[in-house]
Amino acid sequence: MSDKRICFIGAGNMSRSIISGLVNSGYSPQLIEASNPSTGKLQALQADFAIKVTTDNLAAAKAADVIVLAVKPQLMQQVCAALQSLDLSNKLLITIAAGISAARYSDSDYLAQPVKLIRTMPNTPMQIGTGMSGMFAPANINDEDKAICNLIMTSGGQAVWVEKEADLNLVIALAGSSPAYFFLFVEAMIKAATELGMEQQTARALAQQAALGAAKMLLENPQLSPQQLRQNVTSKGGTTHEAVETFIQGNLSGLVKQAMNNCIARAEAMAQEF
Ligand SMILES: NC(=O)C1=CN([C@@H]2O[C@H](COP(=O)(O)OP(=O)(O)OC[C@H]3O[C@@H](n4cnc5c(N)ncnc54)[C@H](OP(=O)(O)O)[C@@H]3O)[C@@H](O)[C@H]2O)C=CC1
Ligand SMILES: O=C(O)[C@@H]1CCC=N1
Repeated sequence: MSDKRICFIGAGNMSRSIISGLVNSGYSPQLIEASNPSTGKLQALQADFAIKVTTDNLAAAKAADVIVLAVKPQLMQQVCAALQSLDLSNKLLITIAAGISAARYSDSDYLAQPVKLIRTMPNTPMQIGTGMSGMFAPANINDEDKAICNLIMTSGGQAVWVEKEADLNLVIALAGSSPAYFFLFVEAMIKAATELGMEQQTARALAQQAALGAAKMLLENPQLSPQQLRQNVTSKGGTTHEAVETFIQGNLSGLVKQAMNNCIARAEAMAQEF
């Protein structure tokens, strides 16, 4: 385990997920600090994980070897600008923000100095150890920095390195944002079932267990394609065929492609905005 001091600037949902993974995997809470303007989330983090907390971003960043930037993209510029007085040359920065390029962080309105910064894209299932993250390291990042980033991002699940920064936008569409797609699908199933007369709680229990079962079938049968697994459910002339045909007639795959393209386009637009 590393002895690097890690600070999180922004103590929201994603920081909590990553901190939870780190502490649960044995990282010393004494080496972790979270900084946030309001204190409620800090108190909860301190109570749950015994980490250090502060409302002073500058002090937290100054004391850290690794700084995880975890505020909303809209706030990133002002948060970085307030850290300009620090010498960041010996620190590793990790950003989890969507849609802000790695190069942008060195600009005069951001950190205003060359930095060692790794861009990552986690997802909310990190909270329960089943996260999936993408990571992009620019050319100035060494193996030791990559190793600590990998340790942080795999503490709550899996992580992959991407070769090109543009691929991070595909990671957003496939893994960062996609838990919401699955939740939307389950939402729609529960809504349909309740409209057909089933009690909400029962409908949720049925839909979520089917989702879990389908996810585990994918994981535990790497030799079978998703298409084959689908076909194994679909009896000739049976019920599944009717349901699946309905999705195909409604162009589900075209809709999914459009949704992912729109997700990527938004990430690209954010890169211009921020
Ligand atoms: N949610 C997701 O699924 C994913 C999110 N991301 C990225 O993670 C980042 C954070 O998202 P998420 O955790 O969901 O957002 P949250 O809103 O949950 O967390 C952001 C935190 O930043 C805090 N904050 C606001 N201003 C400052 C400041 N000046 N200094 C320090 N902290 C500040 C907020 O505090 P307060 O509430 O007190 O204002 C809040 O606790 C975003 O950039 C997003 O793109 C990446 C992958 C997945
Ligand atoms: O919606 C967003 O912008 C963030 C990034 C991926 C998931 N949530």
